[in-house]
Amino acid sequence: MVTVRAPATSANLGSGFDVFGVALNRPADVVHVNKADETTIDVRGVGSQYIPEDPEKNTVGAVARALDAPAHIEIDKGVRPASGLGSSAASAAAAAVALNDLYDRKRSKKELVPIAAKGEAVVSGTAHTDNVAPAILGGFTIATDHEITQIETDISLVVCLPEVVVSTREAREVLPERTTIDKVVDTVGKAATLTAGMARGDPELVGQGMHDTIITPVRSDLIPGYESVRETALENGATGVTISGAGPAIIAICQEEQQRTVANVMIDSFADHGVESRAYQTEIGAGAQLCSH
Ligand SMILES: Nc1ncnc2c1ncn2[C@@H]1O[C@H](COP(=O)(O)OP(=O)(O)O)[C@@H](O)[C@H]1O
Ligand SMILES: N[C@@H](CCOP(=O)(O)O)C(=O)O
Repeated sequence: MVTVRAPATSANLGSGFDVFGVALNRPADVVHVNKADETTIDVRGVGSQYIPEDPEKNTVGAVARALDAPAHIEIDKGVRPASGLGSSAASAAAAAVALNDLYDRKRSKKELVPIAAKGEAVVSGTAHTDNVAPAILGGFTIATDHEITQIETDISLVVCLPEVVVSTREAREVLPERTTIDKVVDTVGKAATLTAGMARGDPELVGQGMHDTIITPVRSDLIPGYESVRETALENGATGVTISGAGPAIIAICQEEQQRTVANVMIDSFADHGVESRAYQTEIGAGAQLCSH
């Protein structure tokens, strides 16, 4: 049996829609694989009642097919589905690394990214790599059609996850079909600023680069209390706040000493809107880790 742990991820980071992503130190999925004549799947843990065990509908089934690696796959879910924390990607990433080892396919971690993205296509309709790239490689990643750039960085953050469900597929259906040159110029500037901040380990620059005028305004309507939660986090020490992935989680960049305050005010602000939530005080972390084989 091979066991792999893969982290939750936060994609987009405002200005980097479908390109930027960071691995979080926690939560995470753990996947166990054993060779079998055909792929079967067992899912347990958070939200497992909402996750299909049909290999045609679970992200790990697509990964097993892509690697020609039939297996019995057990998924211990630590990342809630429909959270905006790369739940589907965490399983796909862990399965890709685990099956690559189990069958000795000798793929590099970068080569496993598009394979894991085939799992994302099963659940959202698009093989976007901005979650599976950091889930496999760790750190901050810039994923384009031609290259994946990974930057190790030490940035503290808070992710606040409300008891609200937003599926990535639905959140992709509300995307605007066109935008303006001014918004493109603004987004390029913010994305460059965020990337410089990640390279320097500068939370102020990262925060400045998270503001987005194209995607976030249409998706924030799917998250009750979003504007209030964002404003109160900024007023209490966060340097930047935006939707995590397709939501409903909200990510706030802050100095480590302000994490507790930022987490508490975000929870309180959601509560003011009648929404229960929980907050992870964490930091950008490592990618998928082989636990045993
Ligand atoms: N292994 C898996 N883990 C989590 N969700 C999965 C998995 N396989 C399929 N799904 C489906 O994917 C959806 C969750 O994915 P998504 O909407 O992208 O959430 P997230 O934003 O957390 O990634 C759910 O509808 C779930 O049924
Ligand atoms: N770029 C994607 C990212 C989805 O992230 P998830 O954590 O919500 O799956 C998008 O915004 O659609």
